[in-house]
Amino acid sequence: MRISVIGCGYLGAVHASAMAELGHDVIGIDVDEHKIGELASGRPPFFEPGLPEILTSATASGRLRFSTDMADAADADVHFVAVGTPQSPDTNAADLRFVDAAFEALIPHLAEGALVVGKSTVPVGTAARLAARIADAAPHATLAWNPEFLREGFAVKDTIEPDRLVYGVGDDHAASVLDRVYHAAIEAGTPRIVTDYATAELVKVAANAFLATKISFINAMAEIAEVTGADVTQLADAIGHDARIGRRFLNAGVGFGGGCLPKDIRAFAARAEELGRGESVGFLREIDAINLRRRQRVVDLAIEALGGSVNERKVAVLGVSFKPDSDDVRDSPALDVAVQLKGLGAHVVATDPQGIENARVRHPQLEYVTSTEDALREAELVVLVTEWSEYRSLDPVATAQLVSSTSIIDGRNVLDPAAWRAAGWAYQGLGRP
Ligand SMILES: NC(=O)C1=CN([C@@H]2O[C@H](COP(=O)(O)OP(=O)(O)OC[C@H]3O[C@@H](n4cnc5c(N)ncnc54)[C@H](O)[C@@H]3O)[C@@H](O)[C@H]2O)C=CC1
Ligand SMILES: O=C(O)[C@H]1O[C@H](OP(=O)(O)OP(=O)(O)OC[C@H]2O[C@@H](n3ccc(=O)[nH]c3=O)[C@H](O)[C@@H]2O)[C@H](O)[C@@H](O)[C@@H]1O
Repeated sequence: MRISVIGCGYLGAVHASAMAELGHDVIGIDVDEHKIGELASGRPPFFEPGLPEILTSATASGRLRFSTDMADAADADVHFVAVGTPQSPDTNAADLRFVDAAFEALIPHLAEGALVVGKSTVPVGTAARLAARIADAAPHATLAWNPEFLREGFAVKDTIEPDRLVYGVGDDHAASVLDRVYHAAIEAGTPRIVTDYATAELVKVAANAFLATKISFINAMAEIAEVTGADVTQLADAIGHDARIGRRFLNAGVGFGGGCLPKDIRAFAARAEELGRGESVGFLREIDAINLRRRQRVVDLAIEALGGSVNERKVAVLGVSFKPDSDDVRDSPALDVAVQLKGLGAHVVATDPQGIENARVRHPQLEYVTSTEDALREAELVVLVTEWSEYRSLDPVATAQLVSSTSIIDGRNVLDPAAWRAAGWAYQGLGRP
């Protein structure tokens, strides 16, 4: 099929490349000329495992092209809209200006029978509003909403082998077109839920709200564990054996961040307020508050570990991206901790295998080094805040040779406390003795 993907960021660039990998003829459109230039040359503008390979093969085959000109999307049968929906600074609601601009730019180019498919995460009610706009301005086209559930770091696999497909549609035809787009996944038996617009929009924010709730739940248990001497990692293992609960997303630590969970729960709460049902998801504010308290807890532990003040003390911060295998620093707990420590006068040296460039743009005041060894050298405190595999596998004995004081805060509970203590370290996890 001929497909356009409008918005080529973390979601859209992967979606466009994966659709081409599946054999479709794809054009990616973005307003960012630099990004389009990079993508057209086969270079991903961000780090995502597996993306370089499929981007290179698809651009070389001619099945994947990129443009900043919406007119180049005019002959597509299906247009995916994957532009950003960031948090509005004042209200916490989703800022829909990019979605609206993309639709307005696309509408004049819609061919007879074209299907427009919303992928961006939007407040419930948006699709119905945009469907009405299309019915008015381009009645020969139709709208579907097909939320995306990919995780950064696994985005290629999640797109090619999704665990479910959700179609919010106004008619059966839209569903059959989407079945053709996703024929490989459908043939592989991927569950598919065909529903109305409002349910599809809500599925997306409900899924992220549930995941955020699961993380904040275990972090709340970590807070209780901290004052009782209990071990939250063992607690998670024990309750996780109950199949109704499950062990995944029960890793206590510095909490969730990124371009989605934090903004999506805030936008959901804001939308519920607009709908007069703020109390129904009022707990999401508590989920957010628990999450942000974890960042503060790491900062407080750092102050404690350094005897009451971090001022002018060298702190090695391991990790700036919001999770491993990603260079994304949007609302990163790791970067937030680094910035707070710097604000308190610490000499922060931050490192990350992929996130430094993005972090430097946002927080040029921090000192960044590319080598873990350089970050650790002469550090008076080590703070592990993003669990990249190279930090998880640090050898406590060798690491002790580099630092000036053997004190570590394991903000992701990924190190073996016994091994680190045996090597002479003052080890502090989050909610584990
Ligand atoms: N990043 C992720 O893992 C996932 C993101 N989502 C949702 O997907 C949407 C996009 O997220 P990201 O890709 O992370 O954001 P992003 O900020 O990385 O990418 C958005 C892209 O849209 C482009 N854009 C803005 N206005 C445009 C316009 N009028 N025409 C064409 N392009 C335009 C921007 O230049 C940018 O490249 C958001 O709603 C997000 O919540 C959903 C699932 C996963
Ligand atoms: O809407 C989105 O954009 C996406 O948001 C999340 O994906 P992502 O943000 O890429 O990453 P996650 O793996 O969900 O991790 C989010 C944050 O939670 C943290 N986390 C995760 C799991 C856990 O047990 N504990 C924990 O603190 C991670 O460190 C990270 O900061 C969802 O998992 C995706 O399904 C969804 O499509």
